[in-house]
Amino acid sequence: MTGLKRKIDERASNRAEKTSTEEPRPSNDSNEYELKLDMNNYGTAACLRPRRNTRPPASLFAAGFAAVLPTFATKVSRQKGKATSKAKQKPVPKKAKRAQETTFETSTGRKTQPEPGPDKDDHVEIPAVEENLSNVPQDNTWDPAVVQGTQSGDAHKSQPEPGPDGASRDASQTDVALTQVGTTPPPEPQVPGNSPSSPTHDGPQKAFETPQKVSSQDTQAFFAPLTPESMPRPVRAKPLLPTPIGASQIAAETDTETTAQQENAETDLYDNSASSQQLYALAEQLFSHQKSTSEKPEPCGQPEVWADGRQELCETLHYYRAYQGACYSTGGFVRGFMFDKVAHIRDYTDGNVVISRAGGGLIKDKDSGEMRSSRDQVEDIVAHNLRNCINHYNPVVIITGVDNPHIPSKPPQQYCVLDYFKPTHIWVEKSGGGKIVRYRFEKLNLKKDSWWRPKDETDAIELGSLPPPIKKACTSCGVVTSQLYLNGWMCLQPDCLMFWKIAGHGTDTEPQEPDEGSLVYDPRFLKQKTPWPNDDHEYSLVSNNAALSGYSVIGEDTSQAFWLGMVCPDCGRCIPRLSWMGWECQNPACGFTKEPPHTLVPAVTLREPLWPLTSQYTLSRDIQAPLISVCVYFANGYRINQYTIPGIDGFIAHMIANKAVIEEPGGPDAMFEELQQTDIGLRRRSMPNGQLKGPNYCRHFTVNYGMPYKFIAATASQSFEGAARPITATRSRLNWAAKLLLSQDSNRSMNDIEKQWKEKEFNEVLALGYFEQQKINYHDDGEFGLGPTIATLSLGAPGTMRIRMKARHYHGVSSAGVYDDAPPIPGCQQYAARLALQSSLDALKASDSKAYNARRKEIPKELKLRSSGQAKDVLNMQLGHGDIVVMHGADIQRYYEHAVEHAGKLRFALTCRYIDPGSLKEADKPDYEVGPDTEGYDGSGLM
Ligand SMILES: O=C(O)CCC(=O)C(=O)O
Repeated sequence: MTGLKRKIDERASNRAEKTSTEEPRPSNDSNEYELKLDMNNYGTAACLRPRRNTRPPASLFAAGFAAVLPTFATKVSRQKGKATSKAKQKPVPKKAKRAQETTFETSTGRKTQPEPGPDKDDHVEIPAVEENLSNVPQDNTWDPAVVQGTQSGDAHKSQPEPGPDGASRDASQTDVALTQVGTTPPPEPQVPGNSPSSPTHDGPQKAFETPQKVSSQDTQAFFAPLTPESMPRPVRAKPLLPTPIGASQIAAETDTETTAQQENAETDLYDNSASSQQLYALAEQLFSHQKSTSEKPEPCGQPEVWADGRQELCETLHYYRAYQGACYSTGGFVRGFMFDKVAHIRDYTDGNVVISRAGGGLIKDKDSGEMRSSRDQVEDIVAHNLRNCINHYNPVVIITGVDNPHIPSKPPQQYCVLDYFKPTHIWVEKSGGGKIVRYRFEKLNLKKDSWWRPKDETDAIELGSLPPPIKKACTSCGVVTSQLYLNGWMCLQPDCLMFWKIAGHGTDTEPQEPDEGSLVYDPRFLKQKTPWPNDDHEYSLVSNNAALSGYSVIGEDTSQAFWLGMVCPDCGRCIPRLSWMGWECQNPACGFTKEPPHTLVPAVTLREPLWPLTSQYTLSRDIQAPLISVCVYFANGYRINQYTIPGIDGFIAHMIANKAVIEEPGGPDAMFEELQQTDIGLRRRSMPNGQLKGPNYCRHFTVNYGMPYKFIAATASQSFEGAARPITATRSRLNWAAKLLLSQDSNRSMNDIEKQWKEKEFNEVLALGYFEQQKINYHDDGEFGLGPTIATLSLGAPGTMRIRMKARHYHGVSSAGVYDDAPPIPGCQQYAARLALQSSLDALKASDSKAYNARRKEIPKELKLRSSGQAKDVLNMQLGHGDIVVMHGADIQRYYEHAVEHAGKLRFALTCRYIDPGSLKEADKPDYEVGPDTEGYDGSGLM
């Protein structure tokens, strides 16, 4: 070994400033997560077969694109013409169609499809959740544990309702009493860019629908003060009539009543007249399908897109990436809603209309069992984003969960996509004493059948077939509002004195809040039609994540879109990408697989133009906190940054490779390319999933060789015998690297270390494969039975390894508020105070367990310790291609945790450990022998 040893035992001045906002994955010492790998499908996939790079010159790109566009336009329209996709039970084979295309067999006999080319019409940018304006954490967007829907956010004051013709309104300007404007045409969507202006009075928060044009004649009516004389008659809930009547009948009747309606709509509503009864009867008819799940009829069709779990849904669909909550918003727009079990009693869904409550804040009423709001809701970021959709004519996609009580038929799958809907109204109501925000949606394309309509039934009332809803201006706030309920008109401005009150009829009755149980939707409100310029347009419900350009673009098939899910073209299920090789539909009744061809990422493309690689020792780009000391030395082509952490017995070493190391025959360059040309069995493994429905897969691909890693099912590990060369070569290289570092650290000779090491040399290699944007979150490698030394070889795109103290050691207190009695180490909160009480606490533990437990509850208060938040990173190591990280010492894993992410299209990390065979459960023991490292790498090629 050539060893220029230059010890710089100095405290670095650089402070690790980058603070992660990531939610931690639980560390192993909290026993909160256990990783399991389903490797049953191993060994069946074909190799990632490199494709000749046939990328044409840039100038040809445009021409090529244009040339293929017509082809793909045809293809898409064919796909879209498909009325329904097949559900779980019966996938319709598309063999005939696929046979016309160039189907070919992989070496393992699995069918793959040729890649579609660019489809400009159908192109949808994968939205970065980071764009989300709401309460979604900024850099955790793809982590199921972290990503949240934008169900609730900061209260967002909405834009106020404009006055008529843009004029401001003042309640004192006129004395005209309550005037209904029920003959106003259906609400006109706002012209994009023409946002509502504000009334001048201190007024009402706008809480209702799209701005409407109101004639100046009507204007006068807005400002009437409420007088007893002007109040309508008292409200009585009307019983629903048993005999439903047809929509056409009521439409015809009410058409002739238009003038009378203008005069005095209340007369019709409160008289026991034929039209009033008919409206109630229609309402009853509309609500006859709002039954509980078990009674629901079969739907008339099948969803085009469906999923069995939340992660497969969110990883596949560009319009729904909310792992929690009902709403997915990005870039200031709502893209999708999911309505499932938690629903409000006045929610409503039929074939064309959905009315829902904004998410969050519901609790179950003890007496009625109904979901009621626990707090006042105000218009939040979701409502704001929904208004943007209205203003820009952006439809949103609605998805139903199987437990949605209001869907009129039985959804055939856990999550089924309904269709694109226009948000039409946003308003505030009262429920259970609190305010709730409500939305109304209309289906965009009425020409398309609604698969969720009950079988053998037609829609009771067509959209727009009834007269428009009655509209009135509030005499108190002046805002024009539609009548929602047959019970009577109410002002829906949450700040108005008259909010949610039905005006009494006669002189002596005060306006009063309605009895919630008696509220009956006005069919004219429910079934109104809101015209949009893009009505009947057909937007795709299928995301095109898995569409290659048709050229051999380096890194295209390992880009983010390629590890997201795809919609199965045979059965419509969202398929997560679980295998490194491609997609396999999880529907047991569907055999669809797709293996996109891989364009080799040549190792030379990893060279960084602004960081030239030389045969000199590479410069360092690591950053450590002042707490951490570094010792630098140089050996065998590596710069070795060895970090020591105070209070920790052990070290972390970063071996930074130079050109000679990387290009060594059989070395990192060769390994990187070989790993792309060999199927080593990488798969995403499932983790405990908390509250997610369906499995929760980690965000990288992994496979284990040698001794089974405790956190992986025994069957998942493979023998070194017959393993791909990079696996066994890594084991040998890392055995050498660990010995080199131990010899340097202990000032003992390599020979000396060799004898000791051989007994417990690395007997396991865990290979991790990362596509673009994949990463491993904070975790430790401190499981029971692991040796104290862990080494990782990094290949491919540059990574960043971040090290931080675990929260429970940093704060010294568990999430339950109990003091953690592990000895404190420098850098933790209240280090000196905690150190001072350690010996008395230890003594108490030994003498009086009751007093000891009581003391552990006291200490956090005494020392003002809090359990929230994470420690800052203390070390950031920039892992280049060919670099090695060695962590030595059990304390590092006990007190610290690490996370790695990378900036590129493809990275591998091969980690070696010693796993004590005696620590394995009988069921986890391998049925093959884990032999010794016979390759004997000794770094001599780099002397
Ligand atoms: O370098 C990497 O990607 C991290 C590997 C790792 O942390 C592990 O295998 O535990």
